[in-house]
Amino acid sequence: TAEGFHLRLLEHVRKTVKPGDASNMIATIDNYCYTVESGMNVGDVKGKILDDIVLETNPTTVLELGTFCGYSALRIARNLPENSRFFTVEFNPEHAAVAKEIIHTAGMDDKIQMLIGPSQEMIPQFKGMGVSHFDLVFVDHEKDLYKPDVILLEKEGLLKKGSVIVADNVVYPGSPDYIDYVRNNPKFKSTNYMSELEYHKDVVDAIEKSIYIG
Ligand SMILES: O=c1[nH]cnc2c(O)cc(-c3ccc(F)cc3)cc12
Ligand SMILES: [Mg+2]
Repeated sequence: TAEGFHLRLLEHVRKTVKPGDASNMIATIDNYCYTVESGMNVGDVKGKILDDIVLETNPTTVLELGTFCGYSALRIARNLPENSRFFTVEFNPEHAAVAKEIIHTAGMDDKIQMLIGPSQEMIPQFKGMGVSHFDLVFVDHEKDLYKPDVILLEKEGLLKKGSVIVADNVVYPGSPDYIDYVRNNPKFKSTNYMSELEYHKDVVDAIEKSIYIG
């Protein structure tokens, strides 16, 4: 069952990866998910879309909502400029513990700051941590929190003209209230990138990119 996936993945990683190599860690996780059991990482196909958006945005301050095992945190951190700040928020302490070890083994500790707690409680703390705004936000946590968390980010003044919101799973499992909100909001310019559910070629999913125009 999916229950315990993170622990089985960590055991596999401990036995197989080359320490200090983020790309090898990413490839190892994808291989496990294709050959042993799939986990809810964004995966290699949607991951490439995320990579391209990060590279085109060239963000210096980034937020990820939903760390899980740290896979997308590594994909994002791998493409950030030197002087950037990257925060990832995870509410499940067991998942966070696995992500911490995976990020450490990949040698990316100094690029990624993980916060453990509910996103609705963590978001209001960023101004106090010296964050003026986020250039890019990757939303990949609980689908019912997509809309309230983006609303909270704007309320907290953490979005600036040009800030990019990248949302995973807008088709499967889907976040219909978020899609309806962001596509009908004149403050956002949205683009849909049709793709497939991670590790499942036969299932449609998509990534939505929404640029905040304020
Ligand atoms: O809960 C999720 N959070 C973030 N990303 C997810 C994601 O990419 C996939 C899934 C998921 C995958 C297969 C399935 F049969 C049911 C749900 C869940 C999440
Ligand atoms: Mg996802």
